[in-house]
Amino acid sequence: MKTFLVVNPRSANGQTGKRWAEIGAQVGKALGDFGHGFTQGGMDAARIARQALEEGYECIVAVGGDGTLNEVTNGFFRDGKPINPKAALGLIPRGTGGDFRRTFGWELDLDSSLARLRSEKTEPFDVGRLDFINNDGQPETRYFANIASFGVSAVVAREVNSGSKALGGNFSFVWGTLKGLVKYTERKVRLSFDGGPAETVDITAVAVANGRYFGSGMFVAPEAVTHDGLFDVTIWSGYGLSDFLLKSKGVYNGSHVTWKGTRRLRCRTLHAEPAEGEDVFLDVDGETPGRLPCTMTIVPGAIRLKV
Ligand SMILES: Nc1ncnc2c1ncn2[C@@H]1O[C@H](COP(=O)(O)OP(=O)(O)OP(=O)(O)O)[C@@H](O)[C@H]1O
Repeated sequence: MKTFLVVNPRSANGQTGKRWAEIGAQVGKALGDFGHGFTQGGMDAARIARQALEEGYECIVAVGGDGTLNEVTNGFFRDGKPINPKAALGLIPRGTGGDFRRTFGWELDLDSSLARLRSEKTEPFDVGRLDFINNDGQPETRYFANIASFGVSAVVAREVNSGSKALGGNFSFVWGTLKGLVKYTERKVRLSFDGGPAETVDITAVAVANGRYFGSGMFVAPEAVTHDGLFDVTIWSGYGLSDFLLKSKGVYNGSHVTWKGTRRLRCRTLHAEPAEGEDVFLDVDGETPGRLPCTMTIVPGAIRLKV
């Protein structure tokens, strides 16, 4: 398989760029010839991945964090269609958050990533399609690999992305969550699943999950599977700062699913809009590109994942 690496030199707090000579040499030893490109800013990874696919590369590897993986996933599509449905997506995880890799139990070490890339093994991978209102107020379509959510999670993501991740993913997310919960007030949204009637729900957050983790290790959708053609939706209602301070363990070990304020369901599409005119922001694989109203649609087995 002709392999191309899309490298975010700023991921892992800039360590990926600083250590590239060493990383690139090890990749070459393991895979032989490969192409690569460095990202320079927002959505550059999507552009580079798209171009590599159109040039005939068959395996595109994101070298970076969940944000880079999200952008590379977007690069697999042009005008709503996969560029090459047989092409494979790989990951060399280099991020601070690292939520995508947790679903698969992948470690951060380069050797195990290279073993995955060397092997022929792939599996079908569902992708989420999100139609939403972007930060410029315009309708936009974006794909997601892991989890899209709205409510307090997006306020937290804004806190984390505007602050420093230098203290480590986990600490910056815990700090961001505390700050986010102080700022956030419960939102009323109208939700409709698989085209059914809309229901009005008070939400702390709604996570629409392909993978299982967000927020640097929060086990929000413990039973999500990335090749079942379904979203696992987790709706959190009525939670506040005191819940996070007193019971956050349950959010990290998955036992929150038994709590009174947690509801779960599966669907193929979800439509969400604010019920009261307030902004409800989106978190899409850790990035914050816009707000509701939105429609999320699963694209079953859209690409193949190197596992
Ligand atoms: N050369 C660059 N300079 C500055 N920012 C960049 C550059 N290339 C990509 N980016 C930005 O980096 C972000 C993605 O970072 P990425 O997810 O790879 O790493 P991370 O933040 O360390 O990890 P995680 O998302 O897992 O916490 C995107 O917002 C993208 O716009």
